[in-house]
Amino acid sequence: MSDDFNFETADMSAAIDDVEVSSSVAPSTASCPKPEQNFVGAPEDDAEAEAKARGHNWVPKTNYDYSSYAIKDKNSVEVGNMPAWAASAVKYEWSDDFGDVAPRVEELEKQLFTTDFLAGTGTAMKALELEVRTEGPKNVKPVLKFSEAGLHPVLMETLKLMHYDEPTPIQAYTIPAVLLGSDVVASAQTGSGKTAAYLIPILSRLMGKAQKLCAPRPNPVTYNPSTDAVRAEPLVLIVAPTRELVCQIFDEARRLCYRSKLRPCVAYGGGPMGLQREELNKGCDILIATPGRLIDFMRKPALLTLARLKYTIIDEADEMMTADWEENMTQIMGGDSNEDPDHIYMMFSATFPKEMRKVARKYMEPDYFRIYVGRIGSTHKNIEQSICWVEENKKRDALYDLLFSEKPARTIIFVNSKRQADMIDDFLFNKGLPTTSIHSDRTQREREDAILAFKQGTCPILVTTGVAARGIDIRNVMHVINYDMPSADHGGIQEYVHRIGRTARIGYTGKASSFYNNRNEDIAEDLVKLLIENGQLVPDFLEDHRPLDGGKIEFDDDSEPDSDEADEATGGDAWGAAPVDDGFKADEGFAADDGFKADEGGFKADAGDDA
Ligand SMILES: Nc1ncnc2c1ncn2[C@@H]1O[C@H](COP(=O)(O)OP(=O)(O)OP(=O)(O)O)[C@@H](O)[C@H]1O
Repeated sequence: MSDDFNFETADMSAAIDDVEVSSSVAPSTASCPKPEQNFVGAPEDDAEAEAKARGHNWVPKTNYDYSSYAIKDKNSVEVGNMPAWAASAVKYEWSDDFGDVAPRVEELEKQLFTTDFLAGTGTAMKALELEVRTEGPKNVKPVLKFSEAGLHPVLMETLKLMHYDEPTPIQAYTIPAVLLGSDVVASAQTGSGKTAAYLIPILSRLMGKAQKLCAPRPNPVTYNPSTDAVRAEPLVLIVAPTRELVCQIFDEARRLCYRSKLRPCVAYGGGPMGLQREELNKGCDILIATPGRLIDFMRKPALLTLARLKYTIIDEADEMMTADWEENMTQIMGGDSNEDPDHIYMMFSATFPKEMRKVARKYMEPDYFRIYVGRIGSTHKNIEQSICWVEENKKRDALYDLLFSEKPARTIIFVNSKRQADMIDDFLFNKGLPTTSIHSDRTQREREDAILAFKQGTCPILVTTGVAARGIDIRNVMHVINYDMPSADHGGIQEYVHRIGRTARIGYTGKASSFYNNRNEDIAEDLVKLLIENGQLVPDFLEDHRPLDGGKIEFDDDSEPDSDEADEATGGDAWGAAPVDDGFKADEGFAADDGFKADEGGFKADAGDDA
């Protein structure tokens, strides 16, 4: 076990306990300020504002001295007093002496499975139980209990440590679909457990075969970098758009790989290359990466080859299918791994507009599983949404009032530009509030520290651009504020769904407040439909945007499968059809051995580089 670093999941993710976690389903009528409302705003005098913040029980603000991080030794290694990088977080280190069952490591368990972080589901899970539509090469019989899924016994024990008692709906369908061995496109609401939905079945399948499948690697105890370094030859590649998100998926993978030979690594821009390279040199079976850094590494054939890949997963897939990422995705998906007949591709997101689903199809086998929980792109009723009319020049006052209108709680404030993020952070900080902020112009060190401070509760107010809109999973985020509404040409309603989805995750409840004015009309129609769909109050100023017929709400883009998508399916069951016998044989116990045909030419480990 490497103890070079002390990056504890517990520290990363501890929840502040001054927040009451409500578990009831949100009421349908949230309070909503009227357009004529007068806001009070912050006291002009900063000292008075500071006293007011303390009087309201906001924790004292923390000043970060980033310049102390800039100290470097003669080898240009940072030596300031700073926390370890996310990429160097501890993981279970396998020894070939273990035989079939690897021993527990209590110290590591404390770090990986702290209950501060993994507290199980909230009591409002019903809101995530929506109609599930599946289509694909075979019928999928959902697994209602993890014990029915034929998972690897070590993984079953780990799920208990993680307090994952039952599969969520997306997990219930995705686990058997992945075990059936076809490509998958899946969509389910924010905070519904999509990460584990793909990690659990993949890791379970690989665990039974790890000895045979994993590339040779050095003994971690006697590892000598100058003589023992190996090329990374991962079996699984997970690609996601942001650094914070890949670090988070890496954390989930570190937990789920516990006591297995599977070794997860993370690669992302901004973090020190050398450190990430060092981790790859020790062997890597599960690589989680942002596209830019991944492509950098793919260009170094002595460092990384994707030739052994069995699974490629694209998280936040609709984002990754946009034109912005096209060049990167073509390089990543077009590597030598594509020639592997066993290679499985999967795509996941809470939103997946039709246009992006079409792009996604070009990467999938003609007949692949589609698993959609509820309407694609929908949100859920555990988020209490309120839309408040606020003119541009009143937004600061409105924000300040909002932060004092209830008990302090972990809050994320979304704005539409980096400049605005800096300005709002400064404004609140000067008024004595415990804020921090992130955006894409910040150094990676600053970004990691900001997220850490937010998670630990030292800075429970996070101001951010859309960089934190997707995927970020932090317990007890009780309030999301859209200081700026996402505009239609910058993510529109999908961005809104992801942003508000940072609260009310996995059966908990939370609030989302959004400032709206004439500038936001481009999102109004979609917004009203979303509010109606979730039984939320439609404010008077949005009444004109109600659907005319007043009956069933028609969603232009997301609700039904594309007809050409459906036409292409062969042998699939109808949407929501009852499963038949050729489905997943849940009663056959652990089924890892029916995995890959390692000896039948599936591997191309020696096929050279794929950069
Ligand atoms: N079966 C389960 N039981 C309890 N907790 C779970 C279970 N599955 C996942 N979780 C927890 O639920 C939280 C949300 O999971 P995750 O981040 O994968 O959601 P998501 O669907 O990917 O959300 P988003 O669309 O916002 O990315 C995580 O904290 C995860 O640990």
